[in-house]
Amino acid sequence: MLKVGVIGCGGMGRDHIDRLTNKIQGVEVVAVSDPVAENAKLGAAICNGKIYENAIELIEATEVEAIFVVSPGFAHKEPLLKAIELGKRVFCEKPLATTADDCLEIVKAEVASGKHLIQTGFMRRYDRGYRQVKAALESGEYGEPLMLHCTHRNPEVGENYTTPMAVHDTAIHEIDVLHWLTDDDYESVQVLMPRVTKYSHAQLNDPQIMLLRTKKGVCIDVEVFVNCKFGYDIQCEVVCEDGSIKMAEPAYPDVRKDAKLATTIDTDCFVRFKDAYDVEVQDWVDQAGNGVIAGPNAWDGYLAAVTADALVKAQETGNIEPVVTAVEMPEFYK
Ligand SMILES: NC(=O)C1=CN([C@@H]2O[C@H](COP(=O)(O)OP(=O)(O)OC[C@H]3O[C@@H](n4cnc5c(N)ncnc54)[C@H](O)[C@@H]3O)[C@@H](O)[C@H]2O)C=CC1
Ligand SMILES: O=C1[C@@H](O)[C@H](O)[C@@H](O)[C@H](O)[C@H]1O
Repeated sequence: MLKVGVIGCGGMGRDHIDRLTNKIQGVEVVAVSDPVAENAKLGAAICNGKIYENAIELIEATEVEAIFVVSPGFAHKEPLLKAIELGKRVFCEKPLATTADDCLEIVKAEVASGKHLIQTGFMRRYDRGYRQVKAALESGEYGEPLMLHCTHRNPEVGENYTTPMAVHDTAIHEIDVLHWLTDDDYESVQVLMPRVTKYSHAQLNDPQIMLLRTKKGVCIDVEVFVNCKFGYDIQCEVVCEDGSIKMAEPAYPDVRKDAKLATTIDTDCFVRFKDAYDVEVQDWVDQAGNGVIAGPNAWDGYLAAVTADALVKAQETGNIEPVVTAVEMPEFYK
């Protein structure tokens, strides 16, 4: 049994504690930590774990063998560096950290430790729909990808959600999954700002259209619309030389009533990606004994952050901005 400590017991933290406690095999949550005592209590109640007031104390606790970091992105770096120092395996929710510089510091610390310790929570790589699209692309039957049309729509966000968060918090998923899907790297990005919805607020330009160009010349458009009102709607179509592959929608029955034909659209990521989170976390646990990170690693977290920083710059300038890493991918990750 892998003994895990969870840092951050908010919405996603409690979702993961429940998953680790009630669904995933070979793991138990023995400790939790959250600066908001009420959240720590709610988290501990799910798993019967010990509450630590401080995240660092939790990481240092001898009974804690591995760590889940589910605090807000700005608070990820410190626990990650401590876990690396102590050689403890980590599952870190996205983003790895909020700036490329911080991510690089984490990458360098992991490389220096000589151990593969960190998985970044880009769960879409484990989603059945994206995996089907990747398998179709890899079959070669459709030729090379040329264009991708994607949407990332949330029903609504709070007043604390700002324009850059459309990148760091939301499009960060597309940034990771689309480069994995196309097996390509980003060259440049641009952001178009359409008319703002009446449901937005002063700190948020919503919707946004993010354009990414890969090194092989694939052009990607991602509509990020976080107050779309009608549901949680994730779409991805890859247009190739010999055909087009559109990701399957989650399957719900078609219902006929009152002269109308309807189906269900999910309303949040916890439902839309439930299976992906389960598969992702089981994989992280299963690989623990092998000392391997089979999913997205710290380098993937860094690459995503570099691209995110370029997109945030593009939001401000309106220009096409280059995506440039400060270092080449270390041998350690090849
Ligand atoms: N993969 C995915 O689809 C999703 C990932 N996330 C990620 O999960 C993480 C947490 O997000 P949510 O649970 O939605 O946020 P939240 O705001 O609901 O919860 C965050 C929790 O962390 C606690 N916290 C704040 N500072 C802390 C610190 N320094 N150390 C420990 N805990 C601290 C807060 O008190 C709160 O209980 C973020 O990194 C977010 O991006 C969130 C939702 C979906
Ligand atoms: O990661 C997530 C949230 O943090 C983010 O706020 C949402 O926009 C994303 O759809 C969700 O997957």
